[in-house]
Amino acid sequence: MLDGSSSLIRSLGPQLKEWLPHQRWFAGKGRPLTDVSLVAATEVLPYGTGGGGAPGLLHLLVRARPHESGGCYQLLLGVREALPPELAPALIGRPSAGPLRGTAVYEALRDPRLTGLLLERLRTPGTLGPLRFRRERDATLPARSSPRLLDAEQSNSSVVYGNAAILKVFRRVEPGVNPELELTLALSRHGCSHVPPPLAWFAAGVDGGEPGDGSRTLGILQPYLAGTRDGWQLALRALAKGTDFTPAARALGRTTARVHTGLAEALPTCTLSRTDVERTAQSMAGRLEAASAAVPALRPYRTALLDVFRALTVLGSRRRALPAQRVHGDLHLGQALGPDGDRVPDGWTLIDFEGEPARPLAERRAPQPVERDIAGMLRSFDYAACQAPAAGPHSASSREWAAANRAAYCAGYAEACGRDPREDAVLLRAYETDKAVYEVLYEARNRPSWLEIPLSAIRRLAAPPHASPCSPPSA
Ligand SMILES: Nc1ncnc2c1ncn2[C@@H]1O[C@H](COP(=O)(O)OP(=O)(O)O)[C@@H](O)[C@H]1O
Ligand SMILES: O=P(O)(O)O[C@H]1O[C@H](CO)[C@@H](O[C@H]2O[C@H](CO)[C@@H](O)[C@H](O)[C@H]2O)[C@H](O)[C@H]1O
Repeated sequence: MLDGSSSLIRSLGPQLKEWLPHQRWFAGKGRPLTDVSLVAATEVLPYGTGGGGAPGLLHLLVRARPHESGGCYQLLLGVREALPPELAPALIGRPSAGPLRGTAVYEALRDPRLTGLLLERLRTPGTLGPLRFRRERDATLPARSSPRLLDAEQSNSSVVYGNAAILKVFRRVEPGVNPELELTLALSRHGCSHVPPPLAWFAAGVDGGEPGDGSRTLGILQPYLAGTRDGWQLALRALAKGTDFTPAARALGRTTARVHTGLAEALPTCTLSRTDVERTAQSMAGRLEAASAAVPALRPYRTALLDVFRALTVLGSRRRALPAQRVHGDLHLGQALGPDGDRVPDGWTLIDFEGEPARPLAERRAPQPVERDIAGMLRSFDYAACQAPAAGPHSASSREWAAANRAAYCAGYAEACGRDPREDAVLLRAYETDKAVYEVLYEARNRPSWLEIPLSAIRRLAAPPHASPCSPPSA
């Protein structure tokens, strides 16, 4: 532990407690933060060494109580005597004691001088205290050019370097390799072109070079795909212009299948036993009970939805084994990048393989049926359909748009891997229901005016199976 870091946390603690809950990536909103304690501190650039008002850069891992027990948050703090006007909004506070007393401590990712320095560290692999900087063999890293912090609504923070590369800095870090690094590295080394290949990464801990279980993944540098937009924006644009999105949905189905095939070839797979399937169904039912307790609008459908999960248990007891493999874990239209324009993409690029950040790492890294991802994307078509001009969740045109694009996506999936996901209707329905239940809770907490979108899906999923909006496999 660095001299002075503990005193920095002590004297800056009240200001950090004030600042943390206002960050988009802070997960524990709503409950007061009682304590911020230091897990590790590294001086990446000691304050005062550069001379002439040069900033210092501190890397911290902190635990925020009562929210994080095993996990912690990654903070990159800049230190300057005074902040130039453009950095004024980045100020966190001024320590009242210790070696940094009176200096301005601020969010370093907003300072191009410091994010430029991070890129330089990634260019030269090595260690710095507990930090390990690694670079993929033969990877070309961009020149140090105009870094900017992305302003997206994100679970993490990303810095773009001159439209050439993007560095994602993970905010909640747990012991173990982050699936985003693990999966994109495995896929790109396997020759899959549908993910941005990691160019370099950094971690904290005992990692010997390859990402391993002894370290916490802290950040990944990947090529920046300039001239792309995410699938959510492209679908909404097609809806607004009245253009047909089904060719793009079909291509997205093909991409998903290719990524799944790549993951199954590059990483271990397994089969789920009857007990595993029963446990999965029980977890789904547990999440439904928790969501019903929190959102009264879900309660009338509880019994019918429990039947959907029961059908999964029955399926598990009838089929000898269900194939499982590593999956994306949080797939929706916002996680697919395609060309910005009206051109139908030949292939999409999938991003953000972290899985649902709120789930424990071990659960996110466990092999699962591919239906988990497929269901996530199917839900997304429902969501997009509800944004159609003058459309509501109940309007016929919105339902038709969703059904056509869901069917095109499944058809594209079947085209690329020979297996139509609609054939596994019970499995798909259970995963879609689980996702819709999650969304009910998510919308109730974050966007109450959107609650009706997942609720309309809940009504459909609670109705007898013939009400499914996916056309039969022959469509
Ligand atoms: N390789 C990339 N090229 C271009 N844009 C990207 C790339 N990776 C991410 N983005 C953009 O950054 C945003 C946030 O990335 P994402 O991986 O979803 O972060 P988070 O995990 O913080 O949600 C995405 O919505 C996308 O617009
Ligand atoms: O941003 P994350 O990837 O962490 O995901 C969370 O936010 C998503 C919304 O931004 C939310 O996705 C839901 O809304 C999307 C449209 O905004 C839709 O495309 C998705 O299908 C729907 O699930 C996601 O559930 C939540 O975890």
